[in-house]
Amino acid sequence: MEEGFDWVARGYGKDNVKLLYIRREGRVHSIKEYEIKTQLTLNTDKDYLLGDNSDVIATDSQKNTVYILAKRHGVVSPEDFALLLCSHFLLKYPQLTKAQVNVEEYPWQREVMDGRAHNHAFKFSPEYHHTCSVSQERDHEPLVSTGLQGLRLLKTTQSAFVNFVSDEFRSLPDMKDRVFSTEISAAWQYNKSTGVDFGKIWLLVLKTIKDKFAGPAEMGIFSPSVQNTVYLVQKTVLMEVPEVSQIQVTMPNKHYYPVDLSKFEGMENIENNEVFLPVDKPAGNITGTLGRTNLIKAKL
Ligand SMILES: O=c1[nH]c(=O)c2[nH]c(=O)[nH]c2[nH]1
Repeated sequence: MEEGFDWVARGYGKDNVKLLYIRREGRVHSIKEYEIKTQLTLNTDKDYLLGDNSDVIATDSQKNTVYILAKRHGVVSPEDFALLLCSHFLLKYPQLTKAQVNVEEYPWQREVMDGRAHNHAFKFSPEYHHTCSVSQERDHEPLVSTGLQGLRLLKTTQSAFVNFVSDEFRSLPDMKDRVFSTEISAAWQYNKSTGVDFGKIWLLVLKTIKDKFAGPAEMGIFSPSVQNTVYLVQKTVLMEVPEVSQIQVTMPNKHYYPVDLSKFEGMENIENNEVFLPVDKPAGNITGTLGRTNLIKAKL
């Protein structure tokens, strides 16, 4: 490096590599559609400094690698495929110090016709999606993190927010029974990369979020604040999944305020718990990242 300068970060790769993988087991087919980002770091910076490309694995070759490895090894989960790509790049090219692969899975679900799972038709279900990032430095274990994004939920009761700071800035009344709506995202890190059923854990996190937000079908589950619901989700995941070292959960509070109808004739003394105004912006933003101390014993 020339005097007076130092790299803060450096890397190059291909963005938005699109892949559809079809697994054909007789008449039953399964699909995975991914958008993949590769990012490699070389042990020299002569490409940047001198324009010397002799160690450069072209971003076009990185893209081809995605398709060739999909064909050779198949595609099971975003995490397994990203791990495969990282270890392939590091083994094949000694001039690399680091490989990073991000995968975004498209939310296809098997179609159901007359109550029966269809053999080869799928529907796009953009309620939420699965993302992951694997980063591996040479001679180090890969670091795997997974995300769940875009899960929009709403409940009409079993949510309150009371007893918060009362001063000259407060206008919000205590709300003992309010609408709770959010678009949840979660991101968690794994403490290992082998022997992990990433797909099963992703579904377990999804179920935990739904359990702690909605609760049982008849009674629901009471939420005294968004903060408390965030924590309940995080704590449950850490207790049930020993392979997860930390989890971030973000729950924007998408407000629905009762419309004030008291100025209208005949409405003055009528409680209004039916007519609400959805307020897009601003939204509360409630988030936290929970890790574990060594004292916590996982259940599994
Ligand atoms: O659950 C909530 N937490 C807050 O911190 C907050 N702030 C607010 O205005 N409404 C809410 N609701």
